[in-house]
Amino acid sequence: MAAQAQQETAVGSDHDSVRDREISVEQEHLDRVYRRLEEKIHEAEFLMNDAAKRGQVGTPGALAERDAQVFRAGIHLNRLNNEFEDFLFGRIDLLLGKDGKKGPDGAYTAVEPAEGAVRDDGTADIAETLHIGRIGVLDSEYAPLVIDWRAPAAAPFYRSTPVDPGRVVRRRVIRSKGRRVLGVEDDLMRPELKAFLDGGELAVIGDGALMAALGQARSHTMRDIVASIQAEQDLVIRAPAASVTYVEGGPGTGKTAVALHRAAYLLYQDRRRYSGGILIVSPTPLLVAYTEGVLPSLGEEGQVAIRAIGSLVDGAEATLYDSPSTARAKGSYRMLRVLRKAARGALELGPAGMLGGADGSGTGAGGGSASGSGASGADASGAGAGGADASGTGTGGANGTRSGRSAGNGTGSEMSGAEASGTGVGGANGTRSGRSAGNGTGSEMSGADASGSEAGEAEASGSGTSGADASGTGTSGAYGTRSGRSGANGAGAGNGSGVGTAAANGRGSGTAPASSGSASATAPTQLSFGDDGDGESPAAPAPVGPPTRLRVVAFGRRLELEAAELERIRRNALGGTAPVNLLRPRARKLLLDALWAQSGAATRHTDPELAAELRSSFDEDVTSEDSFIAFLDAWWPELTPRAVLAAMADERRLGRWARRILNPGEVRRVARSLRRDGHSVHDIAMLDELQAILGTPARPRKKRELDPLDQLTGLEELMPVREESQRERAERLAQERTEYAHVIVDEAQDLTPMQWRMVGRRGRHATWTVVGDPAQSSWSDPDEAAEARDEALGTRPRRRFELTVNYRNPAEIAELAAKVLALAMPGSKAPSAVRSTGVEPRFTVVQKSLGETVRAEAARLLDLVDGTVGVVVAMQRREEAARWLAGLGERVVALGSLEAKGLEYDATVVVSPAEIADESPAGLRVLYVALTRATQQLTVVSADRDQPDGSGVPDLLRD
Ligand SMILES: Nc1ncnc2c1ncn2[C@@H]1O[C@H](COP(=O)(O)OP(=O)(O)OP(=O)(O)O)[C@@H](O)[C@H]1O
Repeated sequence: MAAQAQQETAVGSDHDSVRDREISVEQEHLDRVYRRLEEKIHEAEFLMNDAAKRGQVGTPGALAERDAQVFRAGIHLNRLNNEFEDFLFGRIDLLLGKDGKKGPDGAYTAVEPAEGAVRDDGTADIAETLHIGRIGVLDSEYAPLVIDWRAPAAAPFYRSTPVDPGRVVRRRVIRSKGRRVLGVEDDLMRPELKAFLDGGELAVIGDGALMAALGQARSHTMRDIVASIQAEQDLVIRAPAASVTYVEGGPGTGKTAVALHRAAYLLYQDRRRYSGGILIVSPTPLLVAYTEGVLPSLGEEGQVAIRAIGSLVDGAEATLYDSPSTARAKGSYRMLRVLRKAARGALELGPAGMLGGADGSGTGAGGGSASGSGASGADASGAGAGGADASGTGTGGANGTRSGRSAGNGTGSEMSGAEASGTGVGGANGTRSGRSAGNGTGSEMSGADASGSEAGEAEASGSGTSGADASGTGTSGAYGTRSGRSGANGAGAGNGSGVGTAAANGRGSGTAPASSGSASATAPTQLSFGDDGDGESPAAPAPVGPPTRLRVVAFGRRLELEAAELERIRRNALGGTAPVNLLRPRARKLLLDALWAQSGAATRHTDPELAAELRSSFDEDVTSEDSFIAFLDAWWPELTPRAVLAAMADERRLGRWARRILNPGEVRRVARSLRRDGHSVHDIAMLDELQAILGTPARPRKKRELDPLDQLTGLEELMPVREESQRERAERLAQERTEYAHVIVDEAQDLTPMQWRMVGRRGRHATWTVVGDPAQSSWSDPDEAAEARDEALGTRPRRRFELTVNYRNPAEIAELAAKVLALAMPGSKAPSAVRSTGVEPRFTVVQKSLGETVRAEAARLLDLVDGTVGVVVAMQRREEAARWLAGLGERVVALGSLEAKGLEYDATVVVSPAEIADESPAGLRVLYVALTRATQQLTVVSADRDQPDGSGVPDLLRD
């Protein structure tokens, strides 16, 4: 480790006056830096004004130049203003180097001292002094006033140790606020030397910056460690970005801090290369919130996205937890095979909306509206030049589609499945209501009505040039068809089946106002952690099949494909592993082939050219038929990941798809968990996998709309809007970004195989930094996860690093945690704590009630520390624990054991170690995490199951 040579004494006659003198030396330097910064700000402002003037010229060339200048100057100004707070924090005093070469930052590049830099009598002169800050500043002669912390010349500030000091004699951390220097802390790297600076002996002040930083009270946000990065950490931060940088280290060794500083370093090193974005994957939203201020404090924003593993899929957010056994099934590789089967199997269930959720869309020149609601699924769409209405409600599934020129209505309401569609130039109505399945279609040039209502099955269709009515009612089956040139009525009613035909005359037309589609859905209640385990599942939604018959009229003939033929075509189209949604054109082609074969037209021409022409007009004829379009939509719907996931909520169905992959208990638990309202982190990885399995069909590109701002020339008009649109564009690009140039995975030990696949897709061409600690893994099968990690990282070579020093926990707490480590991962080495506080962990047992005891302990710690207190409980207790602490203020928080990952507090209360350890197969490792969160004080509260001894020490923490 970077052992600090902490010189506790000040060299000089009076300790305070030496300190004051050293502070005033640094103040003088800071004043010079500020004067220079002010000059730079004026320059930046001048650039902005100049750019504004050029903008008024209005030629395209001047506009482009102005935009570039405004952009550059804006960034510059913004950075300067931002960096004004505490941006100068370090200084190194160096011996003369081996050669006299200078780098681009104006500093000498030699790492080792020149021969003779140290005289035989052990004295030496300081040949170079460098100040280190958050950005680099040169004076007007291009000499370095401040070196950027990421520049090569700053490396000795972090790398130098008493064992390997290089040229550094003294390393100083400067504390300042705004323009005022508050203090200095020195570490002497060559304590054996008597060094002179400008003729005077080098002064050494304070205990060293590291200790000062570690002793500070914690808030709810992480601080950067830029002033006290240690040598072994610096090696990781500055490791070349090739391939994979792999970092392991115990709790508190600075893995998260190092990962964040590395992101800033990489951007500094090669901004162009990382314009592709850096993604930092964090285990929880709490850790994202805790860490997200660090990069801006290092002067980096915009190009780095910090996202929780449950927020990687746009439009979805993990809000629920799975029980450990459900998580194990969902996160393992086995789930991949289940999802592949589900994606193909879901096609057979009919339109996507039937599978769960609700979809509604309405389009039309005149108007269209659509609504769908259902416990398990509803789909409704309306399209029309005039107006179209479609609504579907159902427990199982309901579908209503309408398309027409002037007006149309389609409704379906069903216990298990109903379909209603109407198409017409004039107007068409299709209504269906029934107990198990029904179809109602109306297709008309001017008006058609079709309705069927049935306990068993009903079908009604009406078609005519002018108007047609068809209705069928019956207990088990009824059939009513109407077709005619003008108008027709047909009804069939009966117990078994009824068929009626008629023909009549009529005419209809309609117009409707424009409106857009809407959809709403209600879903079952949410279950919390552990509740998705055993017990009765809520009623499973009944499956609804896709259409089982295709009927079209082409070349004057009625053609029909029956269920068996359709099934054969589907199987044929699904062959191979191509994404399901991309196979629709292939399925469509196979349908047309089958219809073409049935039409007998193939034999009409022997001339290949004429035959091809005939075939293409046949295809055109069929594919322009509304009934064909509607059929294809229902028979090969575009599947969404959410729809397939919702389909898996049906236990019977999931059982089919997971046969011989998941056991019945797992099927029950997974299906049950998927019926909750919301997603877990594991569901998010499943959604992402499904997106890859299903694919996204190519959509016709939207025409770029003309931007009226392109025509403007005056900067006054342009600036605010321009800036806004630039930012918007950057945000949009960041949102649309699905792949990154560098991916950093924090707490990598926790990623499940399915999560590794999800993260892997975001860094297929990236370089990687992976930081983690196997001893803190909450995933039950670390070997399987390691395999998945290796697959995600591919064959890229790994550079491995180990961090060995615990900067968070005092030795007293680290020692206690090491006992659990020995149980959780026998043989693994705990990191060594860098400091000790002399305060032993406190043990207590439940007094009146668990809640009251914990509350009293938390209140006690709040009195003892200035910063935060964390109360860590088993996951199933976290809501209860929040109630125990009500009213104690913002400095204290209740956390489930899994939520505590990566966080830290001044003091912690760990509640019932046995309960935490018993909660999952990885429980001991989770307990190890819980015990290593405190920077100052730890209290352990034991309940009965902890079997505390006479001093309150629980069984798990005894020697
Ligand atoms: N060089 C340093 N100077 C000052 N503070 C440091 C240094 N290194 C680490 N720390 C502090 O130590 C604490 C632990 O760091 P961090 O959270 O990055 O560790 P970690 O290895 O990610 O821990 P865990 O595995 O438990 O999540 C933080 O408060 C961090 O600021």
